[in-house]
Amino acid sequence: MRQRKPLVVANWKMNGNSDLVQQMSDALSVLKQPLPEILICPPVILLTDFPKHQNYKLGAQNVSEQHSGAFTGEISADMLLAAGASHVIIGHSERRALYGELDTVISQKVKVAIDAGLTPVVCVGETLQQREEEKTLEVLARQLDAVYAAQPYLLARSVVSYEPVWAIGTGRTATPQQAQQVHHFIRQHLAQYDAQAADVLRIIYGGSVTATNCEALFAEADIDGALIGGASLKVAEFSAICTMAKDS
Ligand SMILES: O=C(CO)COP(=O)(O)O
Repeated sequence: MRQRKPLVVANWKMNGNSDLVQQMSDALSVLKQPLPEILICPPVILLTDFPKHQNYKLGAQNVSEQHSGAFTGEISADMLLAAGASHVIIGHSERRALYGELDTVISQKVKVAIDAGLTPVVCVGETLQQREEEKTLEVLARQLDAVYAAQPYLLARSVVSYEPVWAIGTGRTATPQQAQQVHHFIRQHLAQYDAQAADVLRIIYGGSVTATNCEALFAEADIDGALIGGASLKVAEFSAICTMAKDS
């Protein structure tokens, strides 16, 4: 029996509306236990539309590294908590690539989120070019070290998500073996900071996960769930993925 409870995360990105909130919450609410931990991360404005239900938790897709003040357009960790979020995705490759988020700011965000009482889902992953240049493990080590080297206590309160950039929204998933190899590396690498925390750390996979390919991914020893974009907007498919994760 696996000691880490599987975690399935929906990242709606800049998609969805109150109708989808209703449909998703209706569908998830009737799923029978045992279930994986299910986390829905809609655009923040929809967080308060979700009815509370024991079958799922709510998260945001970003958080400010600041506590409060003159930071136009930003949302603080305390505000997310007040809106019902328990988790927050940090360092998604779209934030890194499109909004210039650097390792230093990502590291601050993780600290601020945890200090406020949110669980961060810390995203790491290599680009296609980095993979082809055989720099995958080096890039991942850098991204992980930026967060955990100076603040190893954060590890015990984090989730890590491996999202190869070349697999996001492309329909090209990492093979279960490719993903497992990287997840194993991540766990081993983080063990230098806190072996016990690394052992129980949930490392989830993201990148073109569907109801068709998720079972093979979940079967791998170090893949503890999934971070899902496109398929998380389809109520029936997302529910099916959640149901499959509970058995992994
Ligand atoms: O970026 C992702 C989740 O955060 C993955 O997106 P897709 O599932 O659409 O590839």
